[in-house]
Order: sequence, then structure tokens, then C-alpha cells
Amino acid sequence: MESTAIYTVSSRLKVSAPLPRNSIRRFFMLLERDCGLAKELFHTSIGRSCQRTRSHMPFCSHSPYGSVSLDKSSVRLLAVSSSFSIDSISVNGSGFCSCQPEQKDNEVTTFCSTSIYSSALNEDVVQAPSHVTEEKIGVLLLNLGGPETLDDVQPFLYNLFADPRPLAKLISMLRAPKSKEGYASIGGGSPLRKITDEQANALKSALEAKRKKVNVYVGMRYWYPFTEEAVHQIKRDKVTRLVILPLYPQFSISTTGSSLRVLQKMFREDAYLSSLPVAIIRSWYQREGYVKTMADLIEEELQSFPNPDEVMIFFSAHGVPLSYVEEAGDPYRDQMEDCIFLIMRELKSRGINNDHTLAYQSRVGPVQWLKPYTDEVLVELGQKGVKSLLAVPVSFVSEHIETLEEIDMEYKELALESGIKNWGRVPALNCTDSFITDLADAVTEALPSAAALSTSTRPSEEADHDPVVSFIKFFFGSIVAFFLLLSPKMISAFRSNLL
Ligand SMILES: C=CC1=C(C)c2cc3[nH]c(cc4nc(cc5[nH]c(cc1n2)c(C)c5CCC(=O)O)C(CCC(=O)O)=C4C)c(C)c3C=C
Ligand SMILES: [Fe+2]
Repeated sequence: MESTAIYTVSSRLKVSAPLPRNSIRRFFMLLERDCGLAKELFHTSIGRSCQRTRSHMPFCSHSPYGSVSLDKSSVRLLAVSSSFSIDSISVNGSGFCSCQPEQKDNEVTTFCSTSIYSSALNEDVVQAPSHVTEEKIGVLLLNLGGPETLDDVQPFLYNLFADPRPLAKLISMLRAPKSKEGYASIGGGSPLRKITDEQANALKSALEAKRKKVNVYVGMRYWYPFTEEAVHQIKRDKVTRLVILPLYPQFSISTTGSSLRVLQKMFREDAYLSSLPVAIIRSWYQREGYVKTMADLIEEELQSFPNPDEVMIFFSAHGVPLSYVEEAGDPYRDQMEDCIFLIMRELKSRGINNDHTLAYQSRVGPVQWLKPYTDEVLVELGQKGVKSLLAVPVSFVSEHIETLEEIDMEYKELALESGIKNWGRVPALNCTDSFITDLADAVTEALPSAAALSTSTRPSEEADHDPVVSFIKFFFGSIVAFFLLLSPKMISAFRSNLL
């Protein structure tokens, strides 16, 4: 019997980073191979609805709706779950094909490979979840990780800078003394692991209160517990549906993107994982619960000033190198600006009309980072006569070195020296009830979309063409050139001034 499924290609078919032609071609080849989808039909559909083209992309980055009809037998592989719940098919920044349901409150992507590439690589092969009857839901929280002791600092930095490896050693050794000083001043290590574990427990309880029994896992990118360990535990627990929730409200290729690349590789190389339905919440700064909680914290902290109306609200976000945004297509700056707009709109709706500004902190090394820089803006504001300032850490959801040392110590001192008289800082969200409840809602909303299936590319092919990987190679390649070309005198100036 024949029935028809309509797959719509919506305006969410948006390519945020330049994609090499090969990725697009491969996407269609895989669609054709796995779904029996006629390449021409799909091309035509997209081509017709295309509004705009970029030189490096074979088709548009924004398109209105286009649709493709398929007969049921031809989409056998996509329809393993016997549901036609896939709303749109998209290609994300890394060239990874995914099914992306329309979502308003946060950006959710689902992926689940229909092809099993190799199970020989895996030491513990677990039966694919489609054969397991009992539903087991997992939530994987992603974060960066931080050294727990001063001895951890250099190896942690090595992991952070580990691409390519020979340079990671050098850069981490140059950076370690300054980092160690920072970690020593906040008690000898990062509180990130402890706080993230507390958030995981609070999220589990919040989901239980919503009658959802879940296991919550923590996967850190550069320190314990590593993402890889969390994924091994997910396999051992035989999770049948997984929501991936990065603890970064805004997406950056340096944070969420980096963790997702690790996961993507693991999922493609493993039979169990490649058939596990997954939903990824790529960013969630636009969620009402998050925006309102941030506004609550700001409103409360403003009350501690002698003249709350005269306080400048100073949003300080973690920076990224400018080239990430301008060359590699990182949506981080756009999302950050949007996030500030939403928080300020919420404050205005409560009758709070303070001035505000946004600046970027924590730059590392000699390249240009997103501007304006927090330290420079603080000095300028002091010179302009601003007397009261409330710092709001906006890219972090937990207290860590950048809030406890950089903002509370370094920036506070600089602000006071620059003429600012009253200084305050909004606490990080940590386990604030309304924030955790909102994360629980985000998970609940994302879960149904995890049933969708899609295709994926082979890791070896992807690594060759991934624009992000190419960019990182280029970025660190530039650092090699920097070290090779500069004189020893300049290197020592670089060490003392910039690191
Ligand atoms: C949104 C959050 C973050 C972005 C964006 C980000 C980009 C980024 N960071 C570095 C270099 C370092 N980051 C370090 C620590 C660190 N960074 C974040 C968050 C973001 N980083 C966190 C949560 C932490 C851990 C903090 C802790 O308490 O341990 C460090 C080590 C600390 C230090 O020496 O300053 C470095 C170095 C780069 C290069 C980068 C973008 C490319
Ligand atoms: Fe960082």
C-alpha cells in the first residue's frame, strides 16, 4: 500500500557557516541513498524557493517553504520509528545532516544516524535501542570543565588548546602561570564541576516533579567528567532517548559546537549510539524562563544600590576571537545581542529603564577578539562619569573563574580605580529554582522531537571538509607562524603582557 509523507524544507534550512560544496553534494547523495529521494526533485524544490545565494554556497541560506512528496516505501529507513514526525531537513554549520523540527522557544536539532558504519571500534557494543522495550530517558548536560586543583591547571589548558597537539603543549605551558594565579585566588580550583553536578541533580528532581523519570549525565569538554565518559555511561545504562543540553545559553563553535563535534564523531562510530534518538537543544537564551530569571536577578541586585535608577547595567560576556564570527560564521555575537535585547525588554516591561551596555571579557593571546573589551569599556565609563555599575555575567550559568576572579576581583578593582564608586555583580544562575524549572521545560519540550531520524556523513569524510575544523587548523596555524616569526624579545613581551 502506498502512502505519502510530506517533508517540508522550511526557512530553517539555514546554513550559518560557509559549507564546502562537497558537504552539500554529500547531503543530497545521502538523502538519495538512505531515503531513495530523487536528487533532482529535492534540488528543484529548493532551487525554486531560493531567495538569495552566497558565492560559496550552492543554494540559499534563507528559503520559504518548499515540499517534497515521497512514497512510503522509499522512506523506509527514515520511518523506522513508524512516525513521519520530521518537519524539516536541514544542514547545520558543520555540514552534518539533521532533522530539525520547527521550534520557537529554543533551537532544537535532532539527529540519529540511519547507517551503522562500524562497531568494531567500540569496546562495549550494546544492543541498538530499537530492540529495548522499556523507555529510558537520558539528559546529557554539556559544559567546558575546569581544573579542580592547581596541579590540574596545565593539563586542563593542554586539553583546551589541543589542536594541533605540538602547540597545545607550548601554549598551555605559557598560559599556566597566569591561570594558576587565578585559580589560586578562588580557593585553588574551579567550582564548575560541583555546581554542574548540583544543577544535574536539581534538573533530575525538577523533571521528576513533572513525572518524567530521567537520568542526567554531565559531560565536560576539557576536564573530568569528560563527555566521552558520560556517553559510555549512557550506553551502559541502555538509554533509549537522549536530550543533549549544553549549559551555554548562546551557541558558539568554541563551546557547544566543540562538544557537539566530539559527540557527533562518537555517535557515527558506534552502532548503539547511531540508532539512538537524540534531540539537541543548541541554544536556549531566548526562552522566556531564562530571560525572566535573568531579569529577576538583575532587578533584585539593583535594589542594593543607593540610587537603583542611576545604575548602568553592564553585561559582560565571554569573548571569542573575532574571526570565529566574521570568518567561520559563529552565531555567538548575534545571539548574545539578541539575548541582551530580550532581557532589557523584559526589564522595561517591569518599569526598569536603566542604561545598559555589552562588552566581552576573557580574551587570550594576540589575536583580535570580539569588541568592545570589558576592561577598556570600564575605564571609558569611569572617565565619562558613570558612578554606579552592575556587572551581569551573561554567557555563564555557573560561578567559575571568570566570574569569581576576573569580574569580582580584576574588573571590580579596575572600575573603582577608573572612578566608579558603587559596584555590584549579579550572581550566576547556578541552581536558581526558576532557571532549573525552565531547563526541565526545555527538556520536556525537546523530547518528542528525539523520535525523528535522519542521515549522517561518515566521520572521515566530514573531518576533511568541516569548515570549523579547517578554521581551527588555520587559527592555530597562525599561532605557529606567530611563534616562528617573532623574535625572542617579542615572545617574552607577549608572555608578560598578553597571556
Ligand atoms: C560561553 C562561554 C565560553 C566561551 C565562549 C569560551 C571561549 C574561549 N575560552 C578560551 C580560553 C579559556 N577558557 C578558559 C576557561 C573557561 N572558559 C569558559 C567558558 C567559555 N569559553 C569556562 C566555563 C571556563 C572554565 C572556568 C573555570 O572555572 O575553570 C580558560 C582557563 C582559565 C583561564 O586561564 O582564563 C582559558 C585559557 C578560548 C581560547 C575561547 C575561544 C576560542
Ligand atoms: Fe573560556
